[in-house]
Amino acid sequence: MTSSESAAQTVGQRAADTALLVLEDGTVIRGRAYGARGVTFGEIVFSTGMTGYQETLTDPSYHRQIVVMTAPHIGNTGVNDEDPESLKIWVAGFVVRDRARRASSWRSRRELEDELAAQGIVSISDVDTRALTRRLREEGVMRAGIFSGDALPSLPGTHGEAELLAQVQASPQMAGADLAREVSTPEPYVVEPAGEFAGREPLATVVAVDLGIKAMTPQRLSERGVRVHVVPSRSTIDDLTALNPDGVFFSNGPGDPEASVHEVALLREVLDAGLPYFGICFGNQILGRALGYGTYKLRYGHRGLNQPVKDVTTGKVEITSHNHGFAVDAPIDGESIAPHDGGRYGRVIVSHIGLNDNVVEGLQCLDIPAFSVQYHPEAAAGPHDAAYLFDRFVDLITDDATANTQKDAN
Ligand SMILES: NC(=O)CC[C@H](N)C(=O)O
Repeated sequence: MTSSESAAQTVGQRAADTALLVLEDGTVIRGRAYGARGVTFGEIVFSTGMTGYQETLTDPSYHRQIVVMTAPHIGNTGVNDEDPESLKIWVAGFVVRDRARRASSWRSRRELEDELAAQGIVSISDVDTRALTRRLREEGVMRAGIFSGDALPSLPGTHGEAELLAQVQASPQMAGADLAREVSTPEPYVVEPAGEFAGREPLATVVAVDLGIKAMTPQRLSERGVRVHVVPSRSTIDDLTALNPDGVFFSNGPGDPEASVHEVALLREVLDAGLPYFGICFGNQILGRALGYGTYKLRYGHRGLNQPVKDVTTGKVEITSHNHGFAVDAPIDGESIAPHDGGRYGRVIVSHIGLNDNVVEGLQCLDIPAFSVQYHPEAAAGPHDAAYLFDRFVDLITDDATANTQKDAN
């Protein structure tokens, strides 16, 4: 090979390796193709978690979102078989600063880049993720597209970019998206008591409605002696009561809670049946809506592992794991009467408040056995400060429900 041939090849390889990240506001960022080549669209959001990229990638709540990691070096510990939160990667695309050149961990089975490619996740590296995050923080999250390989524009320069921007601007919005059904399990399954409770009679039975459930959630209940029936999001109240549950749980999940008409109606039937209820994240927003409060879209949301939250019932501050772009609109000072149907569900307090921005992070009903949090006590990834919430739920479904609601309220 002559030196000019090898130079041409290097240039060709470099060109073939280009990826473009195009934001809805017209920003175009050039980086290197990472993972699969092609095109993807989604709402671009940032996560500040310094660890846990595998849990992030496999969290079904990220369905239709392109995730930017603010941690600058991604892939260092490769991909293992223990940390996934579901059976596949759900993010629509992945944006990183530096990709690890080689994974190093005793648990690693594969390189992250190979995994992204194998699962068809179009991604981009060598992006100034600090500048990008600042832009999203100021302007708010927006639609974006990642383009590489054959999806790069046929025309050079700004003409080509305009073509890509038009595609981004034609892609679906997150506001109004009803997505739980796209990620929910098609069939019910059971998670039996585990750990010290393995093989024993369950202390209680919970039906968990899967709106995009993370694997760690039923596990946190099963390790407390609970049998968990995980059921599809489209289940009816009869499907739930047929399992004779002591309590009902609604999981985290993707999309806009305002579009979750079926889930809100189902939860009202659960509350009307007097079944104790616990919800996480999407499950908090569904409770908020079932009680008659509104939900709204945050400018850039909360995604990361070190968000301070105050439990107003104990005064304690917890450091918690978050992933939400919407929030419940309920009064944060003192009790209010749940607005739905003339106050039929009684009094409610906002039990948890985000200390960065006073966003509602938890709801506690005072007259019915129902509570929920907007953040992630299952902590995968993240700190375990909020694990007590699973104990509260198990107490609620194993003791006298009314006594417990009163106890939590005091
Ligand atoms: N993790 C979740 O359950 C997210 C809930 C909802 N999709 C939001 O973005 O706010």
